[in-house]
Formats: sequence, C-alpha cells, structure tokens
Amino acid sequence: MEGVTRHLERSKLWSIFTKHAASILIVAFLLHLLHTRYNTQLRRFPGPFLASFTSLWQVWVASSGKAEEYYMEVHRKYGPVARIGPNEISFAAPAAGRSIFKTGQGFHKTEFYTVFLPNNIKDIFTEIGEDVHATKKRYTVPPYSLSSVQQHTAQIDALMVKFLQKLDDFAYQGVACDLGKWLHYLAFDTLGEFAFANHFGFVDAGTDMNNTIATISDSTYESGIIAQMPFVERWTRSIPIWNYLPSGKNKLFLLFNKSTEVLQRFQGKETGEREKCLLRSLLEAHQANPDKFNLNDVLAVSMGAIGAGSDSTASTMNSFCWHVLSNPHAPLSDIVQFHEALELPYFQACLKEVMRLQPAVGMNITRQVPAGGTEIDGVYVQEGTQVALNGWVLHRDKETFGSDADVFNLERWLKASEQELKMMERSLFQFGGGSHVCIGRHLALFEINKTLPQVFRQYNIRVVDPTHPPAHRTGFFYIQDGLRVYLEKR
Ligand code: HEM
Repeated sequence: MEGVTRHLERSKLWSIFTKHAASILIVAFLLHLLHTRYNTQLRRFPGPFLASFTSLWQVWVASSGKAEEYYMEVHRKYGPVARIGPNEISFAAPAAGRSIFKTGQGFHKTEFYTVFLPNNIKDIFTEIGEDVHATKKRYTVPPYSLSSVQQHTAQIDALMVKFLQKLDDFAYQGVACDLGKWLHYLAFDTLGEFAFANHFGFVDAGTDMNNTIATISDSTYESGIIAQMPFVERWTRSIPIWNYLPSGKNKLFLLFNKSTEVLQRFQGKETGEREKCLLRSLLEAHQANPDKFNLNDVLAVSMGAIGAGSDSTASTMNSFCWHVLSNPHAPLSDIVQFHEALELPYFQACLKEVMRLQPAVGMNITRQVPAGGTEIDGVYVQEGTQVALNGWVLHRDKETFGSDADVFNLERWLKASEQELKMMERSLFQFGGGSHVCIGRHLALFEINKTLPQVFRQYNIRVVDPTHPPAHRTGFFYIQDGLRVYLEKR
C-alpha cells in the first residue's frame, strides 16, 4: 500500500514537472544569468548590460568587424575600467597596460588565442602554456633579431625593385592603383623571403594567388569571433563543420605546400647563405633539440609567422599612406634615402602617430590574472579574471597624448618635451608587451622603414577620394580595403 502511494506521488510530481517543464527551464536559465551577473566581484564594474550575462555580446562585437570602435565607445561611456564579459574587464589607461605586460607578473594568455591558425599544432602565438611557449620562443628568437633580419636586405631590395616597376606601370598609364593591395602583396612576398628564402610571387602575379590573402583574412576574422567563446571550438573540434567555413575549404594550401616543400628540400642538406631563413634556423634548432622542438613545431612556427606578420605589416603601411596622404599637414617631401629613415624625425613622427592612432591589432589582447589576484591601475582584480587591453583605446588616453588624442597630429611627437616624449613612447602598445611582445617587430619596422620612404620619394601620390577612408574589417587585425591612389613619377 505504501509503495503504491509513493508511486502515485512520484508520477504526480513527474506530471507537474512535464506540464511546467518550459517554465522551470526558463526560471533556471534566468537564475543562471543572475548568478553570472551578480555572483562575482566584477559586478562593481560598469559596462554594457548584456556583456555581464554572456560572452555573446563579445561575439556580436567581433562579428561586426569593427571591434576597436565598440571598445573605444565602451570606455568613452563607462570610464577607464569596464566589464565587457561575464569574467572579463577592460582597461583604458596605459599604466594598466604597463602593469599587465610587466615581465614576471604571472599574467598569461587566455584560451582566446587557441582557436587561431595554426591551432592543431601550436606556434608561439597560439601556444598559451607559458612554459611550452618559453621553450618554443627560445628556439625562435634568433632569426627575428634585427641583425638577422638585415641579412635579408638583398632579397628584400630585389622585391622592392619589382614592386616599384609595377607601380611605375600605373604611373605611366595614369590609372588609379589600389596601393593598399600592392603593399599587401609586398608584405606577403617579404615574409616568404624571410621565412622560406623564397617569395611567393604575389608581386610578380599582381593578384592574390589561390585567394591566400583573403583566406588568411577570413580565417582571422572567423577565429576572432569563435575566440570569444573558445569552448565552442573545443567541443566541436571533432565535427567537420569548420571545413564548411569560407576559410576552411581552401585551408591555405599555398602556405602549407610552400612550408612543407621547403622543409623537405632543407632536410639533411647543407644550405648556402642565400637560403638562410626562419625555417632553416628552426630546422637547425630542431636538429639540435629534437625532443624539445619537433618538426611540427618547425612547420607551425614558420607558417604562423606568415599569418601574424602579413596582415599586420600591410595594415600599418595602409594606415600610414592614408593618414599622410589625406592630411595636408603631413607631406613627406623631405625624404631622400630610405636607409636614412631612422634618422628622419618627420617620417618617424608620422609613423609613430599612425601606429598610435591605428594600431594594426584592432581586437583586444587578453590575459588571465595570476593566482592570488593583483592590483591593476589602482583596482584590485581577483585571480582568474580575464583582463583586456586594446591599443586603440590605450592610445587615446588624453592624459598621456593630449586633449587631441582622437585625431592625427604628428606634431605631438615633434613638439613634446623630453619627459612627455618618454611617457608617450612608454604608452605605445602597437606591438603588445612583456613575454609575448611581437617577435616580428624588427622585421616589420625594417620593412616599413624601407618601403614607405622609398615609395614617397619616388612618386607624388594623390588619393582618388580623400573624403572616404578605405573600408575595413577587423578580425584580429584591422584590415583595410580600397586605398586607391594616382601615382606620378617624381
Ligand atoms: C606592424 C606589424 C606588426 C604589428 C603591429 C604586430 C603586433 C603584434 C602584437 C600586438 C602582438 C601581441 C599579441 C598579444 O600579446 O596578444 C604580436 C605578437 C606576435 N607577432 Fe606581431 N605584429 C606585427 C608584425 C609581425 C611580424 C612581421 C611577425 C612575423 C614575421 C609577427 C609575429 C608575431 C608573433 C609570432 C607573435 C606572438 C608572440 C608571442 O606570443 O610570444 N608580427 N604582434
């Protein structure tokens, strides 16, 4: 009898549950949202309402292709510290950037990075284990030093000659040229020389071969969206849905073929001076330390260099041309010799101002707060919290850069006192900082300092429509499209 009563009670409960299942699930979901928003120390920070409940807000921001604009707006509205995710806050003051990047503070990369290519074998950009990263970086750093980069001068100069010949064609024909595209081809081929002692042939072809540049850009854009919820990629890694994404179909085979072909050619073979390159140096590191740095690492790091170095350098050169050409106060007629670029104060002021105003990384750089928590820019932050920095935000700090920090004004670099200059330079984060500072910065600056003075010395350049800046889409990098100019040979 007792058993029957219990059975009846259970089936009554079950029928109540099934009748109200939808309502129960909704209430549970609402409780979960409230818990996410309030049951954390981050509740004291202001920020977009939706962002405190779910990372979907950041997914939406990333998919807009204008992440930098959203984050600048967030800080204009909510002040120097803003909550931008259930477990993430963003800082606007350069002092916060300096604390987070300070070596030895224990901040480490978040899972955000793990979804970018190459993600099956980690390179130094996608590797988030600090110890593994430090090992890989030790073997990777030597070919990236300025003196090693300078050893590629002859090959880079040869590329430059071809590049200028192509621009000459536009100048002679008097037709508009998409300078941004050509700078991208040059950046790509330069990386080919640096990484594989063999350029890809983009400048020769004058086209995006195998859609490689577009594929990298699409892939970075998609990864930038997925990176906001990296667990989705982890859960679905074994399902082949990623192959159906635009960047997945083509899978960058030009890049992969080139790196494996060059690797096979180099293996076991002595190479001459002409073939000294990143991949060669990585292979030597592998041969000396086969257990710590394997052949997959060699491939991943060399391919990763192309992904990290092409769009970023092209973006900076694009931004430079746009700002200098559309700004009547920034002519570059003084520039004579490109190898003297470092000694040209006016050119250097333009370059710093461009990297300040439009740093090539448009998305947030994120780090995880170490065990025990820490204070950042006067604010205590609990361990495990994700902290975000965005160059576009940090570089608009009015206390550091002046009340006109939102606009292009290269005079700020020329007129600043020694102390102001020092502070501004310490507050530039276009290459990140700390143990993850951009490894390719010498190469990028070498290329930029050679290319831009050369182009501006050789041509009078006029933007086709100075009222319309090039369109852009931000994946991880801020990528422009449509820098159309007329070139006239000087
Ligand atoms: C103007 C051009 C460039 C800019 C503005 C730039 C910017 C950056 C930034 C901001 C970071 C730090 C990202 C973070 O901490 O989340 C970074 C890291 C990195 N960059 Fe660059 N980059 C440029 C060129 C290059 C080039 C030419 C290469 C390679 C050939 C390269 C390879 C890398 C790699 C591998 C990392 C990861 C470093 C690490 O985590 O230890 N970059 N870059």
